[in-house]
Amino acid sequence: MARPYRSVLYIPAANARAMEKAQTLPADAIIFDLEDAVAPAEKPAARDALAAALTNDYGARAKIVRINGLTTEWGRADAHFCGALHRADAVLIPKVDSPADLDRVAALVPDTPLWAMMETPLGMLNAAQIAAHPRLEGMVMGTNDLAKELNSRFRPDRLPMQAGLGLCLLAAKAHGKVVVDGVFNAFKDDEGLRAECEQGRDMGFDGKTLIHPAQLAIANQAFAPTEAEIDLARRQIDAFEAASAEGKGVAVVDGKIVENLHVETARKTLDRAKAIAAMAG
Ligand SMILES: CC(C)(COP(=O)(O)OP(=O)(O)OC[C@H]1O[C@@H](n2cnc3c(N)ncnc32)[C@H](O)[C@@H]1OP(=O)(O)O)[C@@H](O)C(=O)NCCC(=O)NCCSC(=O)C[C@H](O)C(=O)O
Ligand SMILES: [Mg+2]
Repeated sequence: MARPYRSVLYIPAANARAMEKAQTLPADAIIFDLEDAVAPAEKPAARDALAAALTNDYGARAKIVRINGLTTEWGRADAHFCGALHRADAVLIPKVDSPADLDRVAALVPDTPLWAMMETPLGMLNAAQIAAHPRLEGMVMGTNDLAKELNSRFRPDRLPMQAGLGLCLLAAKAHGKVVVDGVFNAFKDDEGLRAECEQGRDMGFDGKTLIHPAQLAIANQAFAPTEAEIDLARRQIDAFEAASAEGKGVAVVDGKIVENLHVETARKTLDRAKAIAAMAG
């Protein structure tokens, strides 16, 4: 049963109160951020606060630590910190341009799975090779940095992002990796967030990165199968099994054909619903 990543909440590692609060928040995963959410002067203290926070009980929530890039003055210390601590489920590397960026962190953090921030034009062009890296488990879209690099404008339909989102999505799916959509900055705009979550779900993302607890419920709902989808999945499986017993390769449900590929999707929907129920405990 694959772990769900509907809601992946960033928390600045300098914010001890927020890291404590996250133990009870309904997030599928937490990104403890040592990178952009932490001011330069606070970086060493944030690492210490994170070491303390990682002794907390986060239950089934995945614990992902975003380090600073190795080209910065903090990156190597962050990587050594993760390598020595062994308390994170994954290390998230920012601004990954190519698989070589993963190799460099892999050498410093030998035992922890790696995730990649996909947020540079080179990263988009090398997405397939990055996704193929044997240590990589997940990709996170960094749509703020990508917009900055592209000099693109923010639009509700995210048209300027579509090429990058699509390339990373294809790369992740081709190599069986988790892929999570970028953040929605206007954290008080529920309708805007809901629309962007729906778009990400329609595209095939596993979930959305978030910046505020108020965004969790919307993402959890958008990226979970609906009751109607679960009901349809059950009926498709039943109908196909009945058809198969009669030696047929095709069933019909609600006026639409059901073949073995649809049954595979239906089974994944049910597995996903089960995994989400298990998260809720
Ligand atoms: C955006 C914020 C600065 C807002 O903070 P604040 O004004 O303190 O919010 P509230 O007063 O509404 O907070 C209410 C309570 O919720 C807790 N809280 C707030 N944010 C979080 C959080 N992210 N996780 C857990 N808990 C949180 C507060 O502590 C309050 O709790 P209580 O004391 O019980 O009342 C702030 O939300 C924030 O800093 N968000 C995260 C910003 C961040 O991490 N940014 C970096 C990631 S985005 C990025 O870099 C994407 C990518 O790289 C790209 O390029 O796109
Ligand atoms: Mg970024």
